[in-house]
Amino acid sequence: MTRVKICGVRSAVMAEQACEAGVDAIGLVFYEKSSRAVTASEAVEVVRGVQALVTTVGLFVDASAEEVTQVLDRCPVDCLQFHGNESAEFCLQFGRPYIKAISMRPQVDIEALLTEHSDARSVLFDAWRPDAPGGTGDTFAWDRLPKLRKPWILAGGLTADNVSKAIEQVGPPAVDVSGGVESAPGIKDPERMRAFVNAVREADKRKHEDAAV
Ligand SMILES: O=C(O)c1ccccc1NCC(=O)[C@H](O)[C@H](O)COP(=O)(O)O
Repeated sequence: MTRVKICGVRSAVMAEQACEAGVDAIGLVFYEKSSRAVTASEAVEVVRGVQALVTTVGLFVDASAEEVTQVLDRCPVDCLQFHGNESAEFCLQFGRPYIKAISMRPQVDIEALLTEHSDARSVLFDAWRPDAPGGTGDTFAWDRLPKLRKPWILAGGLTADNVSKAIEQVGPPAVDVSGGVESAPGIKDPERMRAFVNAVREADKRKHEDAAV
């Protein structure tokens, strides 16, 4: 079953709606330049809306260790996601499982990043844009994805309309979406979240049925 993470959840109500839609994880963006940014105290409120067994992920972009620690002191999320140029040593110092985002820039050395971040719990492949580190709504060419043994996450421009194709073509263990389930920048839409999760579940079902034939 493809796991679903919805990133950029900004309120307890959005978190409840995401959980009702059936997500496996929600992401909290601790990057002040984002329209989805939350402070540590807002994040505490968001997490109150999260159902038990749904993973909370705190996302940072080249933050200092002090900034990450201050957030964790207030809001102890289950997992960290690093979306900048953080080294493995930096990511590991917080003693939490972490996801390393790899932006699919033209000349990216995926192998080198995978080797450096071999202790990451998962890697997330995202579209690249020179002016924004993530959450752009852009897709990238999925045939650039490496074959991986460890669980990985597909992100970048996913929507209820294209996620089935992604599951069919590249079979990601997990998918991550942000803009594709919003009605306006930073506003998650309950209908779009439900439609996205349903599209993932339907694609999984079709895959399972096809495998059984
Ligand atoms: O969401 C943001 O605003 C953001 C800002 C800076 C770095 C990362 C950010 N989001 C990270 C995510 O995991 C997004 O879900 C991922 O980039 C996909 O976003 P989208 O293409 O909008 O679905």
